[in-house]
Amino acid sequence: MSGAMLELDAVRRVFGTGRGATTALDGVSLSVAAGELVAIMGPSGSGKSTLLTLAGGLDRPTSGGVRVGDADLATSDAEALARLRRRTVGYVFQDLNLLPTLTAVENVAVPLELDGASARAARREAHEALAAVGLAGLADRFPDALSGGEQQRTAIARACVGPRRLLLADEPTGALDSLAGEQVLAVLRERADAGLAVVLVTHEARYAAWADRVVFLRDGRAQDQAGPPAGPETLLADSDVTP
Ligand SMILES: Nc1ncnc2c1ncn2[C@@H]1O[C@H](COP(=O)(O)OP(=O)(O)OP(=O)(O)O)[C@@H](O)[C@H]1O
Repeated sequence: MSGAMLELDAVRRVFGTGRGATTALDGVSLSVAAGELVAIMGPSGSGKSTLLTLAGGLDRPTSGGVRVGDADLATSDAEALARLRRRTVGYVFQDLNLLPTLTAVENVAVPLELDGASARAARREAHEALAAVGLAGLADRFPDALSGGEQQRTAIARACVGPRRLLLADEPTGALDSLAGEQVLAVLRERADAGLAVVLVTHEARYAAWADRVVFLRDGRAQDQAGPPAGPETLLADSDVTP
């Protein structure tokens, strides 16, 4: 697909060798355009986190291609990969996203300052990013004075600042109740609508329902579903996850 922000082409990732080898991904192809929110679902061990780490340049495939924008990750050197992770790709995980000794706005400013922005410019942009996730009034709070959902929205703001174009979220709602989880999904949806390519790993069909598309992984292979998910029953029928 032309104009894809993320493109995986027949990606295989095998951990270990010989009889102890595990094939985590077995020929997965996936294309995510700017403005698109794609959910990745599948049973435990089906390769979801492996897919995200490859997409973010944190790991390399055993074979197959990974492209992020114009960058071919297979041929990028360590410095180019580091630059990609600093500028182009943002990550949000289930927890441990924020530095506890920094306020929300300081946390969001970190990647901008690491990338050479002045403290003043970084702070201004961090305030805008927090406002975009509905947290303008909480900028000066430390993480332990924020709810779990507010912490995750702060983490999303940090993952989106600067010139980032691809947002990778690995179970960002895992530790949240359903209301806070829905708010996190609303923010991810907005970020996609604002032009980012967003890949979300989730076990929960109700969160996948925010996506444009759901890709279901099983034993390292992808089943691509066209269009938005038909409903939780359809997704869970072929899965061993509990809702
Ligand atoms: N560094 C590693 N070394 C060896 N095997 C690994 C490594 N990382 C992942 N695996 C294996 O690859 C397979 C896919 O793992 P992965 O973490 O991608 O699954 P997942 O779908 O994210 O699972 P979960 O939903 O439980 O987080 C599993 O069998 C796992 O044990």
